[in-house]
Amino acid sequence: MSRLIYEIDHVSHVYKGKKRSIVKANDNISFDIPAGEILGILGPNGAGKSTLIKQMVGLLKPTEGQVLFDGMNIAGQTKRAASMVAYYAQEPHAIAALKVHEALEFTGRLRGMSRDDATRQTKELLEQFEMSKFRDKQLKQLSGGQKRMIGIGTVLIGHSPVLILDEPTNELDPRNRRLVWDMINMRNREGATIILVTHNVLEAEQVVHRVAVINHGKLLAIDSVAKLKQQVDPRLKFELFTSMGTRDEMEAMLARFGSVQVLSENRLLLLAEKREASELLDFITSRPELPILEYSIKPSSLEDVYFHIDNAAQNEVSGL
Ligand SMILES: Nc1ncnc2c1ncn2[C@@H]1O[C@H](COP(=O)(O)OP(=O)(O)OP(=O)(O)O)[C@@H](O)[C@H]1O
Repeated sequence: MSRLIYEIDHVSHVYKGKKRSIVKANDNISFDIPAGEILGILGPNGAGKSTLIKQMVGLLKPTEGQVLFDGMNIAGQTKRAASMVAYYAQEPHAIAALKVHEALEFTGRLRGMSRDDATRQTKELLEQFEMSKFRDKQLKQLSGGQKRMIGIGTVLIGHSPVLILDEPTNELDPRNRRLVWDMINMRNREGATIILVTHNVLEAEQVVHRVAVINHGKLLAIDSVAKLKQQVDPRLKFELFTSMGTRDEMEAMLARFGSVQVLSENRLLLLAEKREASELLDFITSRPELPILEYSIKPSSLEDVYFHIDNAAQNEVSGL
């Protein structure tokens, strides 16, 4: 088994607010992260993801439990962790007044790079991001997405062995999102362990090795995407496009094969048991007069997994 970079050991966190109000942001969370893994942390807004990440980088001390980083409690290891972990917070305000090249070069220098190496890698990163023309602008003069790209640059500079990214692709256009995911993959191939919080579930699916699903501060599941998908509804999902105005007619015809959901005026989803598949395909293909324009079998996605696990947890809470 490969070395464990993180051991999250029964971690809870309680925020204390005004008038003695408390929020239990994390509740008894335990899991390990081996070296070389890309772990995605998913969960709705307010689930406790950022709180967990802050505990993992030593910015927040757990109210209960401990976070072991490379075998040692991170509480006494913040310097060592800082030298190995590059962290991209959701809103990195601290560097807003710096010029773009300064933000990157200073971060590289703080990670122990020589001046020449930091300057060279800054130039390379700006070229890769097609942002060389912003080199001398202050970060606060950039757009939200441009700022985020430079923030990601500050994580990449210096080749840290552990990268932690909180919603790295928020606000990014599709091209930059692709660039960021490619960079994450590349760094992982070079050996980096990567932990990322994201709401871009469909994109994350292409990149992560394992996923941790968190809600209401609890760890609901942690496993590979393939294993988590096995938990989802095992029925086949047929998506059918019908000609306009024939939805009701088709809905009635398909109902004998399984459960039909209306997605839009001319789009239906049929959930059918696997044993019904060949009869259903026969039905669709042998009758060209049917008002079906197109059909496909949709695989389960990480998004389905996410909703499945989250719904199960909600039902448990409400006693269903
Ligand atoms: N400093 C704080 N003081 C009090 N409560 C807080 C504080 N920070 C977060 N919380 C609360 O803790 C809970 C978890 O918040 P957290 O930021 O960890 O969620 P998240 O999963 O990262 O959410 P999002 O996806 O919206 O960023 C929420 O109920 C939030 O309101």
